[in-house]
Amino acid sequence: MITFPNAKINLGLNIVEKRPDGYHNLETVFYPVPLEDALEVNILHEGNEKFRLHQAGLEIEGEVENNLVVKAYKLLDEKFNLPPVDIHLFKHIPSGAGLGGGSSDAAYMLKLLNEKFNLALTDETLEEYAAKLGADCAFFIRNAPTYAEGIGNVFSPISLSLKGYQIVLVKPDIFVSTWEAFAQIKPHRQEMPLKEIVKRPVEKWKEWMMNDFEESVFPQFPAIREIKEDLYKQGAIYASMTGSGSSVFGLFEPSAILPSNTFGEKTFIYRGILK
Ligand SMILES: C[C@](O)(CO)[C@H](O)COP(=O)(O)OP(=O)(O)OC[C@H]1O[C@@H](n2ccc(N)nc2=O)[C@H](O)[C@@H]1O
Ligand SMILES: Nc1ncnc2c1ncn2[C@@H]1O[C@H](COP(=O)(O)OP(=O)(O)OP(=O)(O)O)[C@@H](O)[C@H]1O
Repeated sequence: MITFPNAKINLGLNIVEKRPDGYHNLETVFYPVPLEDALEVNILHEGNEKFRLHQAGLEIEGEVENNLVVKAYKLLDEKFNLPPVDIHLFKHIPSGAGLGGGSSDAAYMLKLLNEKFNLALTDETLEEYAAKLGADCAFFIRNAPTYAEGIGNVFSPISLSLKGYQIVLVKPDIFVSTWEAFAQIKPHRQEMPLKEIVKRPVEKWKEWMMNDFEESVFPQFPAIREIKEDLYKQGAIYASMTGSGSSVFGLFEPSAILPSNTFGEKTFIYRGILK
């Protein structure tokens, strides 16, 4: 069985308060982006391991045991004693980029195992499992534009469609630690609630829709700020860093001619159309 975990961007990202457990409550809108990994799982008929992981495409640091698709398998295996599996993961989504790549792989692994082994788990149950794997994972279970609060796993519906808009995603060769980015943040409530901002035309978002991480990440990595400024210069109607970085996205009108520049070597660029 094969599935294609997609990335996400954050439309607005407001860190509102620090929680007693050390995490932060935030407000954001998650929006899926059709930049995808590939994940294939088959039953392992030989050897005596519970799983094998074959990985290709972009490099991921860390041990196999810490790969989020393995963590997702183990989470369900503990409860359902699953058959041994042979996992093939092709990474196309840059890791540690604010695009939720690892989180998406984990959520899609849960959905794939649920279907493959007829576990009959509901979306709500899958979201609970996903939240154990990372703050960003639960979104990918339903994978539809949604307003998120809490640590990023308390959802409420929004009527927002960017279907047909073009997106340019630029990930410079810079690693931003999510943990460090949160540690440097000063939680505060935005003047205008994000739920109100997203109701306005996209052309109006620039003055109101903020990613709070930019304030601390841009001074450390001016190159990330420059990418955002370049995207505006080249006609983006809205541009922002996503997640805790380092990726920056620009939204362009459906009819716009997208910029073709490379933003420097070792930079990952994706151009696509939102659904
Ligand atoms: C910044 C976002 O990308 C917005 O979508 C996400 O909240 C980050 O989600 P994520 O990468 O899945 O984060 P996790 O791997 O769960 O947590 C990494 C670290 O970020 C911090 N963290 C994460 C999420 C959150 N709501 N508050 C936090 O303080 C914690 O120190 C945590 O140890
Ligand atoms: N399958 C995987 N794909 C990508 N990263 C993985 C995976 N499994 C574990 N990781 C680890 O997770 C971290 C990155 O996870 P992920 O890609 O979700 O973060 P991100 O791109 O920063 O997105 P966000 O911060 O928005 O959640 C890296 O430290 C990486 O080593």
